[in-house]
Amino acid sequence: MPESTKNRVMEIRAGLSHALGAAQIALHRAQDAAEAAEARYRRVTAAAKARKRKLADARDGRTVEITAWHDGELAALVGVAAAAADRAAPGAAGEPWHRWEATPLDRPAELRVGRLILPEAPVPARAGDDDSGDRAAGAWASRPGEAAPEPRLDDTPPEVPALVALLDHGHIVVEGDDHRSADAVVAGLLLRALGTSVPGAVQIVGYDPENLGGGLAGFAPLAPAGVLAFVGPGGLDKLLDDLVGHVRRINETVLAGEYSSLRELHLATRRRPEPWRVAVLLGGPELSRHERSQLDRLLRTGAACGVHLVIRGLPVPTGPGIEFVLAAPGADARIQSAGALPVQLDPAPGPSVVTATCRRIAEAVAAGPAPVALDSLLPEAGSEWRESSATGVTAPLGDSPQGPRVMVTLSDYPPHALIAGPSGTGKTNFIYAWMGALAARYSPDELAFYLLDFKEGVSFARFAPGRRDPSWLPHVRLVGVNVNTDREFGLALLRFLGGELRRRADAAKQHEVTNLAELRAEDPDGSWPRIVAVVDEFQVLLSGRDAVSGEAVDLLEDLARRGRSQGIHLILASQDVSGIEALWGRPALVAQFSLRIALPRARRVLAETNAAADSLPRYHAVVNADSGAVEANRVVRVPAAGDREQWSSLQHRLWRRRPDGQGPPRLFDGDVIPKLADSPDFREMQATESPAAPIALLGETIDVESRSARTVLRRAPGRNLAVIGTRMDEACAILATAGRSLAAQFGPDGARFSVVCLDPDARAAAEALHARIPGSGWYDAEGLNWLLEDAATEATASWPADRPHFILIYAADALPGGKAAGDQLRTILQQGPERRLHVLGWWRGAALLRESLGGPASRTDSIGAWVALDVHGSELSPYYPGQGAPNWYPRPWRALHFDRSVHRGAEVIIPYGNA
Ligand SMILES: Nc1ncnc2c1ncn2[C@@H]1O[C@H](COP(=O)(O)OP(=O)(O)OP(=O)(O)O)[C@@H](O)[C@H]1O
Repeated sequence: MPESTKNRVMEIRAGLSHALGAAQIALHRAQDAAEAAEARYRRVTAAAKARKRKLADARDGRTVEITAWHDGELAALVGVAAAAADRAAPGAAGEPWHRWEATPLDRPAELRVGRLILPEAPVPARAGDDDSGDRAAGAWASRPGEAAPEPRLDDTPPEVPALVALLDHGHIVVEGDDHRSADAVVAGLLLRALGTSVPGAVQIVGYDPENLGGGLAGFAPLAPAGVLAFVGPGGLDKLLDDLVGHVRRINETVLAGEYSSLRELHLATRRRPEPWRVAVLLGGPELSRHERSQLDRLLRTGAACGVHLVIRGLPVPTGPGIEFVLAAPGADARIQSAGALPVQLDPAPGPSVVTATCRRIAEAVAAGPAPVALDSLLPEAGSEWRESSATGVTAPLGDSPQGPRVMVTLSDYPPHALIAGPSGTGKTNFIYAWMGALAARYSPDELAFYLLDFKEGVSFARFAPGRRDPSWLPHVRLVGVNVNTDREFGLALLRFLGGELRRRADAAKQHEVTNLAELRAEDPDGSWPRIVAVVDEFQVLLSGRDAVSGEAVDLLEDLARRGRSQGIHLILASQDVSGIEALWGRPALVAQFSLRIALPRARRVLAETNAAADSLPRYHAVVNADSGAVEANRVVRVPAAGDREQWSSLQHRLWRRRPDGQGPPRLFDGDVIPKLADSPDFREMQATESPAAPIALLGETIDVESRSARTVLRRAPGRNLAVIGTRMDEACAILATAGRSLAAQFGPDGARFSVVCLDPDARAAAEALHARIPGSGWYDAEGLNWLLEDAATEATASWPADRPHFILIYAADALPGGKAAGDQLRTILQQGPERRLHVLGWWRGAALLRESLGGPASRTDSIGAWVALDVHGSELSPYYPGQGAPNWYPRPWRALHFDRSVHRGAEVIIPYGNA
């Protein structure tokens, strides 16, 4: 083989071996790469698996978390909804029946009819429960991860009540065939509406033509109190008309364009002047066109005026403010406002709860509203006495049910007031409240009160100082209490006011003015307060056809007519229709009393057709400044002024501000026996050498000023005094008064006093007088002849005595000594006074006195003055010259005094007590 071939083979071999080596290297590399790739593949696969696992775990964890959060949210929402429902329907509006009780709220609430059936809400687990513990705790949080609230300790989820809005909101229509559930809804709604409002604030009227009210039978206890009324089967038409009428009236007069609804009015003023009127319409025949349109009107406009309908069995279209309740058993019930959520309706309230609640409401309504305090009528403390009475006196008397205060004025018009109210309806309280409101506004320089109460009792005595309270109302100048038998005191007041009227009229004439306002302007320094004279039970003064009532009516008429322009105002009050009737016969007089005030059930004080007082609630009054015309009625709720504490605090406040030197009012109490020592006339008496006209006081006159009745024993014929009657105590009291007052005017030995006692029963009294008059002589049956003889001589002497001699004889009719003694006494009576010898004797009968004077035909002019006790007027005619018999019906501790030298008619007096 050639070399070259060999070389070539060798080269090829070398080439091949090189190629083989390279291929092997490449193979190894490839194999390495394959291994590395495989390893990577395995790694990646493992990592992917691990990641998948992790993701699945994460997903599962998150799912658990989300589920827990959802459950929590749902449960929380249930809680929130339940709490919101609690707020919307607190107390009696939402409590379930087993623990229900009436709880009046200050504003209307939504009312529960059942409960909403919500999608299953999870049960929150208790702390410490198994693995769901954390989840459950988280479940009540509002967001995952936020702090969880305390878990609830009971495991029932809160119930969410199904609520409907009625009062101040709208109407409710109950639909569905399940009568039982529907009845339960209606009864429940009514009870809740009643139980959430103040008694009387919800009034129900029921129209139940099919069951004749049976559907509302449980509520019957409300009927007597006027809280529930039934309308008969044919009454729907009228009922709807009435309700529409209410809506119209409330719109016009209560809301009056100022508010759009009673609810708004209440929010703005906190007053609720009208009740809610809930009409329950339970089916019936098809509505007439008129009824339909009235019903539609009410559905549209009623709620704003507190007129609400609860309807069953009448077709009602949907509309704003109308809630529909589908009554059905189990979970098939619905309420429209809850959409598709099923509702489980509550059962009906138990009959005992219904009855008991209705009874309590009826009782509360019958008892009337809680009283308002007197303070509500007063200006703020410190701002009293700021008003001027120049043109009149004005004060609030209380709030009207509509809200604003009712102000009442006495002025030129209306000048006088007539108040009527049967006993116990608060007439006296009304007067107190009015006086309090006036007294707080006008100072005593602006206003003066004269008060007279003919009722038994001491109702006005609180204005005068008493044993318990020494203060007085500074405006009060006179208080007469227990004057029911002392009508003369009423007359005295009218006479006094008549005098004041003349004084004012004269002053007005002098200043050439015509009324008080002008007089005050012309005479700014004068004292011209308005005078308000209050006479409670004034009919007592006018009763009887005697001189007292005759004069009283004349005086009243004059005062009523002319008092208006002179600032003298009369307030006459009476509980008795006859009192008002006593005035009715005097139309001119009645016409002056244009301010009329009627308390509940007062009759005849308003105009004949005005029946407003018949339906007045307790503690209310109709105030009418136009003689009782219906249009002028204003109803007022009168505050309680009878409360002593409240009254005292006002009186003390005003009393501390009283003008300097202003003393207490004159208090005339007909039940109190006056004392001589308190008599201003007695206190003023002073001993003088020898008064020419000695005065014998006899008793207290029944008069506005405290005055003593007197007889003057001057040197003149007839100046003797006879006390006539069998009542020893009074007779002795009068003689003692006469003796003590006479003695008070003489110095020692200035006069001679002889005390003669011929009745052993009167001895103690006679001796007491003898002891009180130093130097007086004492005579009884034994020593008397000497005195008579001496005195008869004295009486016939031709010269007048140097000093007077007063012979006080107790039981002068028992004179011993027969005719001689009788003649001597007559001589003394007839001739003594001219020689300053006067007899003050007590005869135990008018006829006995006549005998002492010489028998039936004898003259009586030696008895110039007398005081009669239990002697009838007719027996006194011989001693009552030229005037027939005095009008006198004896009464305890009162006497009739007549002095022919000064009197036109006899006067009633009150003997001073023996003290
Ligand atoms: N507005 C009121 N608020 C609270 N209580 C009142 C009110 N008015 C009257 N009363 C109470 O009613 C009772 C009767 O009142 P008052 O004495 O004023 O009646 P009256 O009509 O004058 O009766 P009478 O003529 O029999 O005395 C009293 O106990 C009084 O406190």
